[in-house]
Formats: sequence, structure tokens, C-alpha cells
Amino acid sequence: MTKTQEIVGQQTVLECEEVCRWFGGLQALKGITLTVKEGEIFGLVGPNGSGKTTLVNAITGFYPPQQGAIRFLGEPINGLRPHRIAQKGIARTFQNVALFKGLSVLDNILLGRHIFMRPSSLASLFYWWWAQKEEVSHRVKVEEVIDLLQLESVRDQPVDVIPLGMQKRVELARALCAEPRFLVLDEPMAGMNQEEKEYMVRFILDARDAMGVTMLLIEHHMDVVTAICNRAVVLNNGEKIAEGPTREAINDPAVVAAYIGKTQDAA
Ligand SMILES: Nc1ncnc2c1ncn2[C@@H]1O[C@H](COP(=O)(O)OP(=O)(O)OP(=O)(O)O)[C@@H](O)[C@H]1O
Repeated sequence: MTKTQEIVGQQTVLECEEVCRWFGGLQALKGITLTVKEGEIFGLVGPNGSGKTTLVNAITGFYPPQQGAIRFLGEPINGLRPHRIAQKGIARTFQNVALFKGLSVLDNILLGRHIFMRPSSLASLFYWWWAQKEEVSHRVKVEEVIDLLQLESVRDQPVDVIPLGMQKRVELARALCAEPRFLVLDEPMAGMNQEEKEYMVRFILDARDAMGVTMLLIEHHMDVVTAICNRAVVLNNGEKIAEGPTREAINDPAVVAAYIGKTQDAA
């Protein structure tokens, strides 16, 4: 048994049941059902335009589903605003790097703590001693994550001057600082070279092991998906066409046909 299989628990963290989403006349999700267990790295794959990001946007509240149910730790979350879903323990990274240019790596990571910060800056002004204490606890978590993802050498640099591979790592760090129970990674290796990909794989596994976070991974690099995902679901044209242990799911004849079909369309 591999290390990955050993740490998968029995508790269901995320359930999607018959999730549907339309954009005007286009049905981007056609009744998607899936279940993610505690400790899993769950792969979500499929050709371009198959509905992966739409499903992630449904889970994280950006585009709530118009039909179906999404439950997090048994509690319905569809219909909640994105910030409420984040406060319940779901964090995400974005397909395109979404960092605050001009701010340092450290400040970008600190922003991951915003879900724990109190809304009243007035209270902080009067109770400055209390605010200082709070600031120290945020810093402690941030330092832990900087250490885990080996970002020490770039912590004070503006985020836009560091290489893309590191920017993606900063995004991962910011998401981990929210101490999520469930983390959605939307193409964390896009645009990376082989060496950067290998580093990122290591950091994702380290984060899962050190922080016990369950993950949903969208990824086009099939070598990465087979290496680190316990199970996977494959989408095509908004439908689930395969599901199961990763290697079995992505070698399913329907999946091979879907990818070949896309290649021919593009030719
Ligand atoms: N905001 C939107 N408005 C209109 N159509 C959208 C919107 N978001 C997604 N779509 C459409 O929904 C379908 C699924 O798109 P989605 O981005 O979820 O696919 P994907 O599998 O994530 O693709 P990729 O791998 O290229 O990121 C596509 O046809 C897309 O054009």
C-alpha cells in the first residue's frame, strides 16, 4: 500500500450531487456527482472546455449551480457567497496567477489570513494591544507556511519579479494560510518546466501531509495526475465520462476517445 492510500480516511469531505450549470443556452455541467474523502488528492480532468473550472466555481460559490446539491462535511453550501464558503474551510488557487502585483511575497501570503481578521478596524484602534496579539498569531502561521514551501529567499521581493513557478508556489502558500480543510488547485503546474513541476508535486504532497488538507486537483499533465491523485473524475462536454482509481479512470476507452476527438477537432 502506498503512503497516499494510507492516509485516506472514511469521512466524506465534499459531495456534489447532480450538479447542473447553464450559461445562457449552454449547459456547462450536466448532472455531475462525485464524492471526495478525507485526505484524498482527487483529480478532476478532461479536455479544454469540459467544465472543470465551472465545477470548481460552483463548489467555491463563484457560479452557484442552478440545480443539484453541494455538501461540505455534510452541510449544504450551494447558494452561499464565496467568502462564507471560504470561512467554512474551502480555499482555492486560480488557473491564471491571481496575486497582488507590487506587493511583496510576504504581504501576498499574509492576505490568505484575511478570513480570520475581524471586520472592525475601529475596535483594533482602541484595543491596539489585542490587535498586536492577533497580528503575531497570523505571522506565526505565515512563517510556518513560508518554511514548508521554501519561500524564505524571496519573502521580501515584489511578487511580480519572481519566476512563474515561484508565483504559483506563493498562491499555494496564500491558500494554505487560510488553514483550509479542503483545497482546490486549478492547474497549479500550468506553464511550468519539468523541474518546476517536480518541485510543485513535492510541495503539494508535503502540504497534504503536514496540514492534513484534502485536495481537488485540476491538471492537464497526466503524469502528475497519475503520480499524486488517489482517484479521478473525467469530464467531457459537461458530463462525467469516467470515475475511479486514477490510472483506471484516465485509461477508460471513453476518455481516450474524448481526447482523440478534441485533437481531431483542433486539426
Ligand atoms: N462565465 C461564462 N460565461 C459563458 N460561458 C462560460 C463561462 N464559463 C465557462 N463557460 C463555458 O462553459 C464551458 C466549460 O468551461 P470551463 O472553463 O469550465 O472548462 P474547463 O474544463 O475548465 O476548460 P479549460 O481546461 O480550458 O480550463 C465552456 O464551453 C465555456 O466556454
